[in-house]
Amino acid sequence: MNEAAVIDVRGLTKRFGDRVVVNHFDMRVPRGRIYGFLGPNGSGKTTTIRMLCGLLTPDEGEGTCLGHDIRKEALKIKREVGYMTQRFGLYDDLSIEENLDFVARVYGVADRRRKVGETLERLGLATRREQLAGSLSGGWKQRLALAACLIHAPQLLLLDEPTAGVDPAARRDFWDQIHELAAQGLTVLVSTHYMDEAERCHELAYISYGRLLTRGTVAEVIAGAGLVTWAIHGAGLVDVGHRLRSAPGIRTVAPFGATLHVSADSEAALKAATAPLASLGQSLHITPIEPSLEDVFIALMQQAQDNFAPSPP
Ligand SMILES: Nc1ncnc2c1ncn2[C@@H]1O[C@H](COP(=O)(O)OP(=O)(O)OP(=O)(O)O)[C@@H](O)[C@H]1O
Repeated sequence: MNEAAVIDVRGLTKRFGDRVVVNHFDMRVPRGRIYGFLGPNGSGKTTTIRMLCGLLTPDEGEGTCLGHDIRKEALKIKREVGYMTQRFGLYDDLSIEENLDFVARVYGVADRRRKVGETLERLGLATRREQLAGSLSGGWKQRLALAACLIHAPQLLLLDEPTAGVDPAARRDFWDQIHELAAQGLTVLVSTHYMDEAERCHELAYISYGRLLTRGTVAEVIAGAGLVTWAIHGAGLVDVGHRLRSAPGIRTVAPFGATLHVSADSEAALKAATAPLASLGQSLHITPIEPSLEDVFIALMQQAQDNFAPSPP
């Protein structure tokens, strides 16, 4: 028997005017999982997150978040969820400690002072407790925002691009922290545009134009895409890239440092597309490689239908 899911929603749909922004989306996230939510800008990730925590009512669809009905029990959901928005939502004129104290008051946290002190220690903020939030660097602001999300001991964290603009060391600390929290039973849904972060999730969902394109572990997502990828090394790769982009059957072409990744649905398509390169007279080395998550997502994105485009007659 399956353990009850922390997020269990079916058919979520949201329209703004005549635009379908989230289109019959299903999601099931078990407790203690880190679930990555990916997709191009404007694909409906934030809108979905807002429906999950009761901030927006879906036009269609149903389900539960932490066992509460997303349509009828928004207040209960909000009390048990930590939601970190893209803007962090901090008060610049308050210190780190005052920000946490304020959030703890809003949630009516019992034994507030002790809880604020513990959270400052846990997130490594204690030595800076008196510093104004407005004077913190991006990485420290993010750490404070995470602390503010955790102060009322939520069961679920909804993190909307939490590491945008944060340096790699701070991002690594952040992800270590997220894994520790998940190991303690917290469930995390995190939207990101960073592939290295996607690889740190237990499971991923990729949406485009509000529609789910793929989901699964990193290995499942890569295998499920059925891409065959070659790495091409050599001179004149910009020209090679131009030629391959217009070749039939080629799904993606992307430079990675001194190599070019070329992906297609089959080896035959790659062979056919690369055969004419011999006439360039350049020495090119071709090595079959495992497609990266980025190769797969770019291929998916290009395949996705734009549901905002007019329907064919
Ligand atoms: N309140 C609203 N009214 C009208 N349109 C909206 C509203 N909120 C979002 N949208 C539109 O819905 C679409 C999806 O937006 P959403 O913010 O959910 O995407 P996203 O995947 O989170 O994007 P990003 O990666 O850029 O944060 C966008 O085209 C956006 O302009």
